[in-house]
Amino acid sequence: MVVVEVKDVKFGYNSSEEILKGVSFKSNPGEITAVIGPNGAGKSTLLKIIAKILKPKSGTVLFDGKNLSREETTKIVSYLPQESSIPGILTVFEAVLLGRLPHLSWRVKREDLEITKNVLTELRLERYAERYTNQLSGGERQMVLIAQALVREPKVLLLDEPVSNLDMRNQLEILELIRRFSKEKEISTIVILHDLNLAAKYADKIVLLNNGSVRAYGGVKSVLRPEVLAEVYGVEVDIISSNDDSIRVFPIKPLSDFRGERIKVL
Ligand SMILES: Nc1ncnc2c1ncn2[C@@H]1O[C@H](COP(=O)(O)OP(=O)(O)OP(=O)(O)O)[C@@H](O)[C@H]1O
Repeated sequence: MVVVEVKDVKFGYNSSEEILKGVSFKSNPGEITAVIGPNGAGKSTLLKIIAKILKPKSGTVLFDGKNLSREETTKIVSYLPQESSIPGILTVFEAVLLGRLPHLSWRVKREDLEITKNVLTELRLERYAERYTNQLSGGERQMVLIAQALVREPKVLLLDEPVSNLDMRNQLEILELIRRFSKEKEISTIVILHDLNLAAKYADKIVLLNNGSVRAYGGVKSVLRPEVLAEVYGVEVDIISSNDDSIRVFPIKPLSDFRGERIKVL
């Protein structure tokens, strides 16, 4: 069980621009923390800092109160970047087994094979086990990457838009599985999602990032409010309560007086 604490993290890719302007939040074991926000808000940058791929200008990321080195972090963290690839020369089974790398010694143990088999079964990938990964669709390859992240049995799971190229059923199945894994194995999971309804359904906490700052952080209903989403995304939304006590976000129209950050179209 590892608590992740992001404390006042500031970062810029160059000295003149600040991409993250003092980001703080906490992710608890067994919980899913969704990071949401417009394009370019700094979500992927933040995840790379938590994974210790990038070094913050100031502030810290603590794992159970400790400032771990990159090497120590790799042992407990599984990080799935936005654009990942797998060598096509591996079969699905081999690629997923490779996810066990931090646990593997000079030989593969029975336990490594068992865990790999179990995860393949859970993700209904066993039918592809012998197939080469370059013979899969984009969505199937994404499932293999998620399987790789899970077989590591991490204490902290960092996922950058893990379901954005999956179909509706696979999106739900994967997020259900991630939720179950997180709860059963008490993993602190931080996941970037663009789909606010998936965030509403699966997150325990939401961090809403806007222009490098945390605009709102807390439970789903406290973050996903129409006035907050209008301010950050420049979109009028309806928030509907559903029978299962969760909420749904319905976009209505873009607001004409929106002055927020935009991707510049040349
Ligand atoms: N390697 C880099 N060098 C310079 N600037 C970068 C680099 N990577 C990202 N940026 C800039 O940093 C800002 C934040 O990017 P980041 O990828 O963290 O945003 P994001 O919230 O994940 O966006 P999206 O939702 O579009 O994936 C953007 O303005 C982007 O152009």
